[in-house]
Amino acid sequence: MPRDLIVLGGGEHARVVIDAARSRTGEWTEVGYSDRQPVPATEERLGLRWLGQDDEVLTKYAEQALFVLGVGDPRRRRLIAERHPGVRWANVVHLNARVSPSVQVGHGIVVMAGAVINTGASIGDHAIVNSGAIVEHDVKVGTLVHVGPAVAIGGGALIGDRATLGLGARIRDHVTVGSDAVVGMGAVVVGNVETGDTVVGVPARPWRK
Ligand SMILES: CC(=O)SCCNC(=O)CCNC(=O)[C@H](O)C(C)(C)COP(=O)(O)OP(=O)(O)OC[C@H]1O[C@@H](n2cnc3c(N)ncnc32)[C@H](O)[C@@H]1OP(=O)(O)O
Repeated sequence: MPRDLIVLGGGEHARVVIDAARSRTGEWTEVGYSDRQPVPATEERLGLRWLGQDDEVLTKYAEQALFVLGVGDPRRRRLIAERHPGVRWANVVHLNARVSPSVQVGHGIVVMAGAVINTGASIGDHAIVNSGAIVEHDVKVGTLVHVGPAVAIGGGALIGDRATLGLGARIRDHVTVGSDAVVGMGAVVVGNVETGDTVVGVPARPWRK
């Protein structure tokens, strides 16, 4: 029986979330998306209906639908998730992602096409595992983490809450990336990354403007 799905946010990230949901024929009935105003690209390309602003939509459809964050901006993602703790969140996993049955998942996660999440890993609430990313065995991904497209995380690594791993970054097995850290595109992380630090390069080093 398909369940009703509403995407909070209607921009570019939301469109990829919607694609992932649509890959699972029969799992979801799309109700629409919320945003400050209608997003023409989303309506025209995907034919999805604008329902109103986040707060009114969350209230109106609380009993009927499951929700998922379709917002890419990390601060806004956190704000929405923390402001609405009682929401019934959906997990949206693209049909062409490979998620081991032993993976522990929180709520509100999205896993895009081509991602692989191996045995013993865990994925925190509202985390994004983006297209083609590899999360190896026993990795712990915290809440609201963004594992960017084509990132590879080696076995047993810990990724702290709200960390962002940029496009194609490589994270050595068993290292810790601290909460709120940012790993730049293409970085190769060979040791622990401090909480809140930004690192770039090969090997990755703290980045200062
Ligand atoms: C589906 C999707 O598309 S998901 C989108 C995923 N997006 C990403 O992965 C982007 C991740 N972001 C990055 O890697 C960023 O470049 C950051 C966070 C490291 C820095 O961002 P900004 O502060 O905007 O840096 P900015 O682009 O102004 O560049 C500043 C300098 O750093 C350099 N730089 C920027 N990013 C990197 C990087 N990843 N590695 C090495 N050097 C870098 C630039 O060349 C520039 O050098 P210069 O001053 O000598 O010219």
